[in-house]
Amino acid sequence: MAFSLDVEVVLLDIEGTVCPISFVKDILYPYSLQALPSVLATQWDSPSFAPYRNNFPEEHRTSPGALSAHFQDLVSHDVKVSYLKDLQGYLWVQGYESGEIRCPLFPDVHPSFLRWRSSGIPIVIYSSGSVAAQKLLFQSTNAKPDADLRLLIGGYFDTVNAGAKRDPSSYRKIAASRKEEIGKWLFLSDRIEEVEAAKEAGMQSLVVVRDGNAPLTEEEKKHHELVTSFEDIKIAR
Ligand SMILES: CSCCC(=O)C(=O)COP(=O)(O)O
Ligand SMILES: [Mg+2]
Repeated sequence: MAFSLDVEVVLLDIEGTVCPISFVKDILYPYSLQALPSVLATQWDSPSFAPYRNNFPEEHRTSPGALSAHFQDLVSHDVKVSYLKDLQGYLWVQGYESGEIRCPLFPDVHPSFLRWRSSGIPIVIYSSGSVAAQKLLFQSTNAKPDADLRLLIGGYFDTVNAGAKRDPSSYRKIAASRKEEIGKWLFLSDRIEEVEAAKEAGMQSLVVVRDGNAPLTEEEKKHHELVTSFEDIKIAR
């Protein structure tokens, strides 16, 4: 289905919206699990690692082993707490910098970013992944000729600087960061609860349907507008 929307800012989720969930679950999460042991062994008391360590609850940072066990438990349950997300962002730096990790954007994402930007529409990101991790991801994508999309992005929000993604107040806070009124924001996400929170806050919002996303119930399909490609979103200004 195609949409023609009166929108002035596009706000985007990441996982399941601009890239496959499998990239996060099968590439990023395993990379962080594999990178952690040597960081714990060599950097436990280093000034670069200590802030990430100190973000963990006290009972889970009594030793490298305790932190490692908690980290593995959180990752295996895909818990999106900010202290885990911050540390994952730190662990992914080496993977992106070496070229081992590169984000496979869905094919409609980069062309739509270019189209929206050429119409003067700002693109803002809101993900459970930390802002630092979001910047790494958009710096190293499969886009051609330039894999670094950061120049196309006007802002980054996570659960630290905006709040929980299922809480309407987070969307109000994000909207207040710019001059455009909240009703002119379009939020795109694979998660129904996030779309509902954005709508409750006053944003326009569509559910993004991609291969590999969690299936929607018939009820959810009936109550929400679904989009399978950003190419189907025409922005009328
Ligand atoms: C941008 S960091 C990699 C993705 C990630 O860790 C994550 O939790 C993504 O969650 P989202 O809110 O973008 O669905
Ligand atoms: Mg998502």
